Amino acid sequence: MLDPDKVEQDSFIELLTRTTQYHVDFFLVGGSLITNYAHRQLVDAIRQHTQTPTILFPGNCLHIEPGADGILLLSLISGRNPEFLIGQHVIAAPLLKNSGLEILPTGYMLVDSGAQTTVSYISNTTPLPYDKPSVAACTAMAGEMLGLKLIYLDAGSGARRPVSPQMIAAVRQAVDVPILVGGGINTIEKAHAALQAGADLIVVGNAIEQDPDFLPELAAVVHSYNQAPVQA
Ligand SMILES: CC(C)=CCC/C(C)=C/CC/C(C)=C/CC/C(C)=C/COP(=O)(O)OP(=O)(O)O
Ligand SMILES: O=P(O)(O)OC[C@@H](O)CO
Ligand SMILES: [Mg+2]
Repeated sequence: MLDPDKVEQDSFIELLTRTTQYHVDFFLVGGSLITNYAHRQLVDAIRQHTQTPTILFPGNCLHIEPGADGILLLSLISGRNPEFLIGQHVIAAPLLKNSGLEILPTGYMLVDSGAQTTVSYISNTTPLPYDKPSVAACTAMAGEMLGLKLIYLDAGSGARRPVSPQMIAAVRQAVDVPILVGGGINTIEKAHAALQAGADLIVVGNAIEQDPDFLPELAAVVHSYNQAPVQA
């Protein structure tokens, strides 16, 4: 995950260039609260330095950049704030329809991580309880039955503890759609645990920003899960 507020730093371009050597499937671009609206610059920089698809990860309808490849059209189904369930979507609909962006309808589920995150504060919603996998499973099930094509379990950027493997496994059992998991994945062990429990994609932001050397280690873990199983 890349933060548009950081695009002007030299280290950022260096990081982008490094990603081409490793296994990065997508860049998610966004934030709950953006201060410099550099989405366009960021998307251009990604195109200039890599061939990796760019998917918008918007906090609201001001964060739409038609130059990206696609957008996670998040509906915040863990919360009960109509603005983030459907309100922003109504405002954005005509713009999105003509944008040429691939629309990825996503059931976005915030999970409690022990401290309030920017996204729960900004969205004015209560995250799912950390230790209630069955609540998460039913929420994901409802999202899938409503037609959402992806489920995103997010402990929030910089979360103290990531979504538990128990919750990921319960959601994996409950739905067939791909599951994204993010927030607080800052060690190889946590990446393994999420993938082992059934995450199809892991989203990592802070850990790579803080230590770009984490990228090759992480890439190796993801790659090991993407290998075809050995035939008996
Ligand atoms: C209809 C459109 C275009 C958008 C809908 C947008 C919705 C429903 C958003 C859900 C709520 C929300 C505020 C999501 C933002 C998620 C996100 C990009 C989080 C990234 O982390 P930050 O919260 O920015 O963390 P930091 O404080 O660490 O920067
Ligand atoms: O920055 P981190 O903690 O890796 O979180 C990434 C993303 O899941 C936040 O929405
Ligand atoms: Mg942010």
